[in-house]
Amino acid sequence: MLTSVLIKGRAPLLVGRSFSVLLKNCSRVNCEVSKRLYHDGDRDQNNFGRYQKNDGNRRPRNPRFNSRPRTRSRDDDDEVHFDKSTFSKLIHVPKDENSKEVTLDSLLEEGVLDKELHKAITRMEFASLTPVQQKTIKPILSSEDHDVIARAKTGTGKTFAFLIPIFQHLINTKLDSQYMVKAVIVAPTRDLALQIEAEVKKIHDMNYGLKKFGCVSLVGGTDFRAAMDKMNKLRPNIVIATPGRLIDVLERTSNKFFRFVDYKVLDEADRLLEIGFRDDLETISGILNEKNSKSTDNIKTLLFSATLDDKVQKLANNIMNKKECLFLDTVDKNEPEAHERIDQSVVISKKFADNIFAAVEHIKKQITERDSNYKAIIFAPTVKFTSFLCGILQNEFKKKLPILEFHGKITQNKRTSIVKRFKKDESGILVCTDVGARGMDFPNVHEVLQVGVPSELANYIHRIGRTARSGKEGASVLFICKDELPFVKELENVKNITIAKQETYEPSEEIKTEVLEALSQEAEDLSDVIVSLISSYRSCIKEYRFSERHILPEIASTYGILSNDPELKIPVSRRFLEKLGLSRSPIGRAMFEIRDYNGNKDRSENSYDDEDSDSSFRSNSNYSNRNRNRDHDDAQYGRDNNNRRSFSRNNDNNSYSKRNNNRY
Ligand SMILES: Nc1ncnc2c1ncn2[C@@H]1O[C@H](COP(=O)(O)OP(=O)(O)OP(=O)(O)O)[C@@H](O)[C@H]1O
Repeated sequence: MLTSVLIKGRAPLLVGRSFSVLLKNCSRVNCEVSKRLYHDGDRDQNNFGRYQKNDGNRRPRNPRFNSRPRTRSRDDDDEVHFDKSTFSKLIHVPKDENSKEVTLDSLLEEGVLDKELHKAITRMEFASLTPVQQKTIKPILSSEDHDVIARAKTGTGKTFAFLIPIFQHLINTKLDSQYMVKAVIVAPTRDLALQIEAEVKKIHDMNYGLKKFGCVSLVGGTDFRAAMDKMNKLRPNIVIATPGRLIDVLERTSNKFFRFVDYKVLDEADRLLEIGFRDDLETISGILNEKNSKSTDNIKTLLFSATLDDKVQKLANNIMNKKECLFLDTVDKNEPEAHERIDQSVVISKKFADNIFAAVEHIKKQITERDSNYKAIIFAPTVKFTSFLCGILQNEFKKKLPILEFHGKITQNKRTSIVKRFKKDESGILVCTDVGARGMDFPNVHEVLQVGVPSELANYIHRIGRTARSGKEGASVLFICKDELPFVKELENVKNITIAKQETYEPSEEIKTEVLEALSQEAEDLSDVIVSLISSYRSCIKEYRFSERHILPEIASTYGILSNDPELKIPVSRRFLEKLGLSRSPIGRAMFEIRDYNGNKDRSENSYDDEDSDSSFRSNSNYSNRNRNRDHDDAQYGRDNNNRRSFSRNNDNNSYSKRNNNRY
């Protein structure tokens, strides 16, 4: 659904429905539910809430799937949850520098590891097991009745820390239920799920004898029937999945494949336990428990992430089965969770637009100094802005380096080939949203750059963690404007992270001219890009303690600066602004300029009326900024690119907005 917006001397523009949605709800900022601004483009993230409070459109949560008694309670987010009343006993096992080193050989000698598995991992030629691997392998396998939470810094081998014990378990139980799934691993993005599958295949390749323990990935954006054919043909012991697709498969085939599950793993557990995913995870857990042939509390749950604290136990309470839970920590209580080998810095500009100039100038310098031998990831706040930034960087640098665009609006096939390529390439720049922030293991990334703030505080740690992995060095640069400084303060206050290197930046006329010439977008697209940013920043005002009246006009001013007319505001019609409730707001006036209609009046007004008549939206007071942002990107996306439009259809995006409206 499109809405008209007027621009000086031009026919009315059509902008995405979330443009109006965004502004119409200017006063409603729900940080907690709206902070995730990237999306994976499928049910994995779009269909959450299916088992929440039934408002007539949603499917009710199926209480059959909850194996433990639940008490009904109301949480901070005004959602109805059915919470398990008891908590498991949390047993902390803190970081211990003096503990005896655990090696593959010692695990073999103790009889913890089978010789075939020992052989496979030894062939990978790691100098030693990483701290998290040393700490988790044995306790996960021990017969004691406990779940496990494990925290370790980014890039320190958490994937093998759960895959090694899973393989060992499969070896230990190889004669039982041979053709059944025994371990289910859940990841928040498709790319991460596929990456974990590739890690399983590495173990297979190191010892063909282990290939009998088959693995299938079930992720959105891929052919469902092909995946089911694979399930039937391979009869895997390990399934790696994103939540939405896993629920689809469980609903149809839980009896056939999933009655013998002993382990479920949540990689990036804190992300999977946020609102949006948590209900799906509870559904998955409920189905797996109910179908389990041994008992409804047979399944051991393993939670892994670089950013975890005791709160995760509360969030995971409904999916943990055991009476005890080991919290295996490799990070000291007061130690920052960010990896200490990352050389962090922040570049502070006066204007948000200067962040772009600063990043371009920085990259230019790096490419020159490193003679194009430069591998970097640059994060941006929204899909639209990511595409926009990628266009600028391509125009500037594509003759020197490959510049790759990566976000949830790109088809899965293309995403997979981009990931493959960027893993292999020695140099290049990956321009991405937070869809690439967690878990992705791209070797030898020199730097992580961030233009603007991430979608949630923890993602700062995950974003910068794409460098300095596997024992390597790395650097990160955060480009922010002065109005974004409260974010840095929050990093200090909440995450105990102090960015020691801080410098101020002012762009030269030369770099400004250069970047403006490199702008690949039409002015009308630019307004969409900036509106997506406004939406994104509105959604995290509370979390990052931004000043609304400063940050939003500051972001909006980017429109004029990039249009080479700093006075130029984002043009909208009076009626449009009134409908948004912003015509008398100083913030509205600071950001937008009312223009007269100039042709195509009927069409634009109809578009607008259509939008306003979206009663399902109006009636939903909990509709989140995050969704508004997504809708914006989605609506834009539909008309920006024909190829992508067909992708939207393939992914059932017709019902997408409706699902979003129904979500909260
Ligand atoms: N014992 C080891 N020694 C050296 N490298 C290892 C070891 N185990 C795993 N690795 C490698 O370290 C890299 C990072 O591993 P992995 O992706 O599992 O990290 P992670 O801790 O899960 O990171 P993130 O928090 O970002 O998800 C991978 O390339 C992996 O092959």
